[in-house]
Amino acid sequence: MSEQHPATGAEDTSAPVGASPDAAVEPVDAAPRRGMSRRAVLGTVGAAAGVAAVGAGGFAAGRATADPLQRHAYDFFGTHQSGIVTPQQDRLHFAAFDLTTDSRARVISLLRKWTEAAATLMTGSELGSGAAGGAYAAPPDDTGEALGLPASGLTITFGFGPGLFDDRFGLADRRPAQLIDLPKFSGDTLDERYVGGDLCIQACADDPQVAVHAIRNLSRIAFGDAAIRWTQLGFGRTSSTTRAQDTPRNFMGFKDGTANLRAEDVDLVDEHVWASADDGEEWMAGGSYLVARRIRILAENWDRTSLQQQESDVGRTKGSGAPLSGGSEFTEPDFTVTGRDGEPLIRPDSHVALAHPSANGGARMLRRGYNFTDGADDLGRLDAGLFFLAYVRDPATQFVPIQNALSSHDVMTIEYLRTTGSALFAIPPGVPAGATLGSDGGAFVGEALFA
Ligand SMILES: C=CC1=C(C)c2cc3[nH]c(cc4nc(cc5[nH]c(cc1n2)c(C)c5CCC(=O)O)C(CCC(=O)O)=C4C)c(C)c3C=C
Ligand SMILES: [Fe+2]
Repeated sequence: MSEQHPATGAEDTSAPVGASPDAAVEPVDAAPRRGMSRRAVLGTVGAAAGVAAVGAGGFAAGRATADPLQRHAYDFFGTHQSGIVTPQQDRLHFAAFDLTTDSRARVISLLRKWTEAAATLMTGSELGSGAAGGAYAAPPDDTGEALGLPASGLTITFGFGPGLFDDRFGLADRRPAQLIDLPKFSGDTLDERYVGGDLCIQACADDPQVAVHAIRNLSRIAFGDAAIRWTQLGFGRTSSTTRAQDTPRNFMGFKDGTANLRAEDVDLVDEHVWASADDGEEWMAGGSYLVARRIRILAENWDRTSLQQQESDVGRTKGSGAPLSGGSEFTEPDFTVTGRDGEPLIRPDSHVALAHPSANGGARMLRRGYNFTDGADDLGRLDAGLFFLAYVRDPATQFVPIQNALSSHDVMTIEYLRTTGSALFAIPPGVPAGATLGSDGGAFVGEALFA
């Protein structure tokens, strides 16, 4: 049963472990640990500085980043996986994997090991016997670069790509209709190095080393069964997923995420984000679909564009993020307001006008993207932009039409953006609280798919 958080009204579906709403600011020794705390191992923290556990479903919204020591830990367990409505962390390491095994049993075994490891990592504990505590003659169970670091709000979210449903694993008839093959959109300049994947892992944290450590160790566990196909690092969030968080800025310098769906919008999140058994595949109930698009921003061109043109292309002011129709950041845009010349103050071909629910049959999405920068191209231009991540209940109706409109009419998209990567994943529901984990028959993410 889910509960409502008394302060935010957010649905607490992830069964916080002994946590009060203040848990993230007043650390409690709450989470039943799997493995040894990485900080306790070094003797750097005493009992008073144990890891605070907070539910990932928006619980203790916004407080997750308030703890300068980043000791907060989200609960792995819940109706939904963590890392979706969890207050968005500042850092990302995302990885898409190819399955290299043809064995269904090996896939199940991998998901069991991944699930157990993720639950351990999210508490800020070392894997197995740790980085320096195992047999001297064997490689350590944990690679060690997070030793001494706290949980740092780590969330780990697993996804299944179309390849899991090909003819290798006997799952073809369980593929959800919502897991479509994304079409090629007008203007896409996809680089095969950033496309697709049979599985994915989104690791978010407030410390990049913790997010990278998670992906590295999970990929190490997958050795022989799955191999990394592509990855993306994100250095700063471009959305907020709770009302308590400030709106961050994207690489174009604009506030991004103002009109995003948030954890507190429980009814809207139910309607637009969480899959239901009525959607066709019962095993997906409580899950979602993740659209991942690596979008390069042609910064050199954008930076030579006047402020007036930039604002007009976006449909909002650069300073406050208010819609050009007036008001302040969170004022609803009014597309009917015209200027002295009789033209709409928010241009119909601006980004906001084209992406707004009123232009898309009411479609909404929960955006969870990150700024990225990956060096430079042959011409000395930054390969930087926005790694667009969005969670939706049905990509065909909530993403494809909006992307088509942006690709065809959005001046900002056409002039300044180049999409170089693209993938879609089914995100199974969470592992229920109280489930027993372990490589020997334990519960695992996506278990109902294999039942
Ligand atoms: C297909 C969906 C979208 C893609 C791809 C996308 C890329 C993209 N967006 C920005 C910057 C901003 N987007 C803003 C709002 C906004 N964008 C989308 C969808 C996509 N964006 C939606 C649904 C919305 C909300 C529209 C609304 O309801 O008003 C904004 C305004 C602030 C905000 O509400 O977040 C900015 C700025 C970039 C830079 C980008 C790709 C690089
Ligand atoms: Fe946008």
